[in-house]
Amino acid sequence: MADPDKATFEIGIIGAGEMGLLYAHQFRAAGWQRVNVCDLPSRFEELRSKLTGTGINVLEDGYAVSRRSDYIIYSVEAANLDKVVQEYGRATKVGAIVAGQTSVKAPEITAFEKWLPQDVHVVTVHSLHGPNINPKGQPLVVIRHRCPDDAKYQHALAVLGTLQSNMVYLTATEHDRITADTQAVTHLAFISMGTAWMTQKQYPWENETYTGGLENVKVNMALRIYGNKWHVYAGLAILNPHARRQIKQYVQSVSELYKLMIANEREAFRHRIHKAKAFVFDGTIQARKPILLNDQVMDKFSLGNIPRELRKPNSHLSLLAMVDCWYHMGINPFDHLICQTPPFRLWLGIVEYCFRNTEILEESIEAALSDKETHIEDLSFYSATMGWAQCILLGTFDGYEKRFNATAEFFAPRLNEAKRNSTEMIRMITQKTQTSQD
Ligand SMILES: NC(=O)C1=CN([C@@H]2O[C@H](COP(=O)(O)OP(=O)(O)OC[C@H]3O[C@@H](n4cnc5c(N)ncnc54)[C@H](OP(=O)(O)O)[C@@H]3O)[C@@H](O)[C@H]2O)C=CC1
Ligand SMILES: O=C(O)C(=O)Cc1ccc(O)cc1
Repeated sequence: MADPDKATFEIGIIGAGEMGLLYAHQFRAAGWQRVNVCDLPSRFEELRSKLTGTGINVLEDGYAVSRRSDYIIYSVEAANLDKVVQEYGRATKVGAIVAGQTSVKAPEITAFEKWLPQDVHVVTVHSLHGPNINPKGQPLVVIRHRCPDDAKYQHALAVLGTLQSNMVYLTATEHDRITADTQAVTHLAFISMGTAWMTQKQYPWENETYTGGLENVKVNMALRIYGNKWHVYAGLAILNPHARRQIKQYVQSVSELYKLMIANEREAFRHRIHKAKAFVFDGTIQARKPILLNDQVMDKFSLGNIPRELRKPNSHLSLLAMVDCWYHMGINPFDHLICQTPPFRLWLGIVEYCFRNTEILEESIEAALSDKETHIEDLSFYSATMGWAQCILLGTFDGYEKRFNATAEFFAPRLNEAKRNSTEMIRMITQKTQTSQD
């Protein structure tokens, strides 16, 4: 089957935000001559001058892009997608292929089914990385939702292939089920840590408890998320129908473990942790290659300068609850590495690090049961998790934005540094661990 002609096949991108522009530049660099983009009509002139000389064709609006493009990718906020497809979908060129870049596929597929003409194909996508990362070698989910024509499907793959990502072929439901874990719950844990520090008016790099390699990963990744756009995280958590069950289980795990901690139910607590550990790690660790985070690498990325010797033990309630949650949901997180994002890889990496190392796990169980200061710290994490889960489960975008921005503001002076730190940490850790995993 012949690939489409790069001189005449037109690629369209509706939404020239960070991801839309990443794709537009990548496609142009790969030799596609006609890459049409638009943002809101009010941004036309600004976008045109910004993209002067890039070879990217800036059009007035989504009608103009839809009418002439052969593969159209909607790259707008998840909460806006339905409205945007309702507006421009009917202008889609006969026989074109349509995709969305949103991080959650159930509402996207519903919008496409509702608003696109029947003669239009749907081969949708999700790049599992942010806009500042080279797509080469990163996972790219491809969903052949409605594309009976093999030639059309090959056209879509030929375009996507130029991103040089690792294509992962899934259904929309499989995508949402896996990303409920790799994204929605992973982010819930990190944003709750951030909010817990914010409500205590405490910068973690000034506190002995958050000292040392494992803690550097928590701090940098939490701040990395707060340095990004709130709508990305709100959309994928609130709109993913599969996320609700797992979010409920995660907060239940946090809550039940916390109650056992403060009631000093030593045997019940220990038994629960070890049962979950046996399920997630001891049964599967041989079959699944471990991530094996490296102490030296993690230690490099501190935002503070408290010496390691002053480190205080931490219960790592967030990590203990994650394993408890996976156990109760019957999830093997290593299976989900096919849809890994950088935060998920590092999250699974620190959970594994804590659970595979008997000394660290014992230290955290002991801190959880016996240390009053740890109970005070964990009360903040517990409350933050409850608050975030309630906001997500109620589906309040407005509340999400306010909560997110309040914490982001508290960390504002260090967000850029944390972004640089976490990007470098991801680069080094991926380099060191990729060969053992993939
Ligand atoms: N950022 C990330 O790391 C990733 C994001 N995604 C997903 O990709 C999508 C885009 O994210 P991202 O690029 O980061 O977000 P941005 O906010 O940077 O981009 C979205 C763009 O869409 C524009 N837009 C909104 N409505 C319309 C419309 N009617 N016509 C044309 N353009 C419109 C927005 O304009 P305005 O700002 O003026 O409203 C904005 O420029 C989201 O669904 C996100 O979940 C997926 C993978 C990674
Ligand atoms: O690099 C990071 O921190 C990310 O996780 C970026 C990201 C955000 C949203 C997605 O749907 C996919 C990737």
